[in-house]
Amino acid sequence: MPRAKPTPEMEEEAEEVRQEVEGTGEADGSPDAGDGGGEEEGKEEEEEEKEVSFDELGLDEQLKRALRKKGIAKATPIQKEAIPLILEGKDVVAKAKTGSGKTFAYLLPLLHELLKLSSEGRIRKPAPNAFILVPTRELCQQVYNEASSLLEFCTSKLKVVQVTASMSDKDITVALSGPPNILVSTPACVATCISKGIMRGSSIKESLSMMILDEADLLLSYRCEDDLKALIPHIPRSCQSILMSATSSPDVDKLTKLLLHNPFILTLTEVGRAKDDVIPKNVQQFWISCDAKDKMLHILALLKFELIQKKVLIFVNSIDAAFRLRLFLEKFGIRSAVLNAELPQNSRLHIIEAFNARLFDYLIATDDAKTKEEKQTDKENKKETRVSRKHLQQTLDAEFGVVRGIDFKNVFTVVNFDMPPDPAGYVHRIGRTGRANKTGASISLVSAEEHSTFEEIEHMLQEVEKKDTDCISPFPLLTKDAVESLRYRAHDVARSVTTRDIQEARRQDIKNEILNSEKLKSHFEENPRDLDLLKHDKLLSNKEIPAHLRDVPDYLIDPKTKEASNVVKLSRAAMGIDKPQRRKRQGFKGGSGKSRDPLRTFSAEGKSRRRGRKDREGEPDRRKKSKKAES
Ligand SMILES: Nc1ncnc2c1ncn2[C@@H]1O[C@H](COP(=O)(O)OP(=O)(O)OP(=O)(O)O)[C@@H](O)[C@H]1O
Repeated sequence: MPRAKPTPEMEEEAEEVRQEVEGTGEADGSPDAGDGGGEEEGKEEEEEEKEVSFDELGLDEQLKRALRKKGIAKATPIQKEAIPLILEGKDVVAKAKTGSGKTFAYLLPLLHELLKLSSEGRIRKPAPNAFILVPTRELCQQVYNEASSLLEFCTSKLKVVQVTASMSDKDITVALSGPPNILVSTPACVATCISKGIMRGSSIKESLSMMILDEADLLLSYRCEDDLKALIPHIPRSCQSILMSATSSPDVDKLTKLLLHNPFILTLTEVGRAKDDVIPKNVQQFWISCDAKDKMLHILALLKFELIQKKVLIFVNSIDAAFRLRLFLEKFGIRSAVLNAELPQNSRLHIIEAFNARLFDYLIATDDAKTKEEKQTDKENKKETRVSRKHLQQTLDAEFGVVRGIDFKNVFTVVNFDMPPDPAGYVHRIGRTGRANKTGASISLVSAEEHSTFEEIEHMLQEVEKKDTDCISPFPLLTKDAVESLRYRAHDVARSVTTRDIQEARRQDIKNEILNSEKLKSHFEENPRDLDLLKHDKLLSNKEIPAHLRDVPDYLIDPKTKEASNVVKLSRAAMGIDKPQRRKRQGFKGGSGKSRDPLRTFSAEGKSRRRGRKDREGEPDRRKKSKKAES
C-alpha cells in the first residue's frame, strides 16, 4: 500500500499536536510566558528517583489505611510532587500523562486538609468547602467513587456529593443541604445551581477553600468557559485552585490564566523515561494494514485465535459501526458490550463498572469521532448561534462519547478498529491502557483511506519522542494464513448483518438499557456494589449460534497461529491475569513487564519479516520516507 509522504500541512499540524500533547508553552497566553510572574517551575524528572511512600508525605492515617486496602503503598511521580505543594496551600497546575494517578494527587491532600479542619472544628459551613469540577457526568461518578473509597476509614464524617445536570432541582437541593464538604460536579451544573439560587454566591464566598479542575484539557472543549466565568465572581480570593491535565494545550493555559493566581506549574513525565513521551513506555503500539472491508475479518482472527490479551477496548467511529461489530462477533460466539453516548447515563456508568469488574472482556466504544471538517463546521456554528443548555448537553454527549478521561481498569489491549480522526484522539484512546504503570498494548487496523491519519500519528509520535524509528510496529502474531482461514466465514457472516439488523439492535439495546436503568436506579440505591444484576453483553440476536461459527475447527488453525496463541496464553498466565479478578484492586506492578511479554520476542511471520519492514506488501520503509520528508 503506498504510504503518504508528510506534507507541509501535516508537518505543521504535527507541530501543533506536539505542542498540544507535549506542552512546549510556546502558544500565546501560555502561563509560562504569562504576565503574572507566577512561580514557574518545570519539574522534569530525568534521573532515577527514589520512591516515596504515603507515610513520608505525612498524610492522615485513615487515608493511608484506605490506600493500603487498595494495595497502594507508593506515590506515583505526580503524587509525590503535587501532594506536598497542595498541602502547602499553593495553587498548582499539574500536567502528567494519562493514567499517572492525578486523581489521588489532588484528592489525598484535599481530604487530609478537610480531616484536619474537621478535627479542629474549623470547617466553614454555609456552602461546600471544595468544588471538584470535571467535564462529564461519568467523570463525576468516577471521582465521587474514588473520594468515597478514600473516606472509608474516616471517623469524622466528611460528606462528598455529586450533582449532575440529569438530577432534578429537588434532588440537587437535597444533595446540597447540609452542606456537603466536597461537591463533585460539572461547571455547567454548578453555574445552573447558582443562577437558580440553589447555591448562594455569598455562601460559596464564605465557605469555599479549594477548587479543583480535573481533566482541564477537556473542560474547554466541553464549552465550559462561560460557566466557569460565571463562577469566578463567587470564588473567594483565598481559595486555593488546582488544575489537573493530561496534556498541555492553549485551553489549559487559558484556564490557568482565568482561574489561578501565581500557580506552581508541574510538568511531569515518568521517572527515568525520556521526558518527551506521550504514550507510556509500558504500552507497545502495533498496527495492521488491511482493506476497510477486511477489518471485521482481522478482528475476528485476533479475538478467535486469542492473539491479543484481554480485557480489550475496541474503538469505532460510529454507533452503527459499534453495533455492526457487536452483532458480527456475536455470531461467532464472542460476546461484547457497546458503550455509546446514546445510552442512559445510569447504563453507561454501569457498563463501565461491569467492565472494570471483568464481568465481560470486550467493550466496543465510540468516542469523539468527528472529522476535522465537522469540527471546523461546529466551531463556525458555535460562533453564530447560541444553543440551549439542553441541546448543548445532548450535543456534547453525542459529540464526545463517553470514554475520555475514564479510568478503565486493567484494559490490556486497545484496538483502533477505526482510526481516530487525529493524533490527539489517538493519545487519549491509547491512554486507556497501560494505566498505573501496568503493561498494555494497542493495535490499530489501518485501511488505505486511513493511511494519511496513521502517518500523521506516527509522525507526531516520532517528533514528540524525538525518534527516527517507527513508534508503531507491525503486529507480529497474525499470519496471512490465519486471516485467510476465516475469510469465507467472516465475509458470509458480515454480509448477513444488515442495516436493518443494526437499527433493530440499537433500538433493542436502548430499550434494554432504559429498563435496566430504572432497575439500576432503585437497586443500586440499596446495593451500590452489586454489579451482577445486569449483563450488558447479553445476546442481541436470539438465534442460536451454529457450532461451526462458534468453534474454529482445529484443521483451520495453522501451526504458527497455534503457537502464537499459546504464547499469548502463557504470557497471560505468567502475568497472573488468567482468571477474572472481580473487584480486586491492584497497585502498581513493578517494572514494565516487557521481559515477560512475548510480543517483544515472537514473530509468527518469521525473522525475515520482523527485520525487513519494507517486505510488507508494497510498503516502502517508513523511516526512509520520514528522513526524506525532513530533508
Ligand atoms: N500510587 C498509586 N499506586 C498504584 N495505583 C495507583 C496509584 N495512584 C493511582 N493509582 C491507580 O491508577 C489508576 C489511574 O489513576 P487516575 O485515574 O487518577 O489517572 P489519571 O492520571 O487521572 O488519568 P487520566 O488523565 O486518563 O484521567 C487508577 O486505577 C488508580 O486507582
